Amino acid sequence: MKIDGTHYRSLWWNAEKDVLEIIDQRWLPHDFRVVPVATMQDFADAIYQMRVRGAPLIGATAAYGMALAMAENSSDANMDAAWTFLEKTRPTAINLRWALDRCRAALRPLPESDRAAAALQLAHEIADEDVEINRRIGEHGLALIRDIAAKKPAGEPVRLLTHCNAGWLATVDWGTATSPMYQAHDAGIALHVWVDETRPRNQGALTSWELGKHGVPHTYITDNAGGHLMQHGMVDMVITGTDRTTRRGDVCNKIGTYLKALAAHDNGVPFYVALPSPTIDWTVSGGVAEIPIEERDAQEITHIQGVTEAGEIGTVRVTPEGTPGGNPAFDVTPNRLVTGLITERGVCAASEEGLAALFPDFAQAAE
Ligand SMILES: CSC[C@H]1O[C@H](OP(=O)(O)O)[C@H](O)[C@@H]1O
Repeated sequence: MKIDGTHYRSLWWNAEKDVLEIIDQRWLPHDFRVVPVATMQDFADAIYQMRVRGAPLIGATAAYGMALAMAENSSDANMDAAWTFLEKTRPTAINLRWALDRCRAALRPLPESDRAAAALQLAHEIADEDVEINRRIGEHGLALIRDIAAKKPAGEPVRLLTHCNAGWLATVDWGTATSPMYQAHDAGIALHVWVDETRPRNQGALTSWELGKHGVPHTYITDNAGGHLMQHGMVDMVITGTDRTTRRGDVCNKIGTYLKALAAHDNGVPFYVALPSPTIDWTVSGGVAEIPIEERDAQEITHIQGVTEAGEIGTVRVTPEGTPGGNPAFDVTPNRLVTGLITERGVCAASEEGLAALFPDFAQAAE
């Protein structure tokens, strides 16, 4: 999407330097830093430290990591070593394993001499596919927003609530939950987006940064305000992203999503999830029991990063010295709380039948 009139993706290949470059999201929204990802350790650090983050972007990054591995040593052994090294960086977003599996399946049959070029080409394809998938999700989500707008007095904004950042920064471009927002805004539909801060890493600040750069009206709120807003009729639709959705439509997403879904269900507010097909894990059904939830460093919850009045980015401790912290990074929303799944192939019910109807090819392959 555009930053002050200039189009950016969240990562890109610098052909002159023969290296992947990323926006280092650890410093946003206060500082826009582009950095190279030049070694396998750089790739692992970029994913684990959340320099790049968001399920689709993690997958695309891993594909470029496999391309580097093949350029260094295109043997089967190094392919497997790279798969293991990158796959262990973060456990929850299925796109990481999906991308690595796709790369390995495509590269294994090739002569070793062909693998480096093929791996880089495949990484480009995965990145480009993500952009198109998200654009289509936006089109299908736009139709839902347009339906809500049609029932409102002219000019009255459609009021959305979103959790975390499922924006273009969490993907290669467009975002998943934000793609319908951008397309509705560009279509002239009045919007207002309630943006959950999303403790502890405050990805809501990234969403606010994105929406601000695109001119989409929004308000940054505490994670605990959404239920109150819904009780007072101030939310027309909740839309979030996902890091892994099961074959029956259970949705794993940033911690706190489940609580938003409960509040939406209790107040009759539609709760939609933007779901690119690579984020569907066809091998699992019961999300709460089967999806591994990443436990991140306690310091992410005992401390917080921000910018001082002097413009310096710093971190402060918000708890007493030595307070233990608990930091599960995701939770699972059961499909019964999900109104619908917005995929690149259309909107479906959060059910095995709904997903199989849109993706018969994938559902059958997984059997
Ligand atoms: C479009 S997927 C975005 C998804 O990823 C985020 O997690 P993280 O920031 O930890 O990578 C969050 O769950 C978003 O909904």
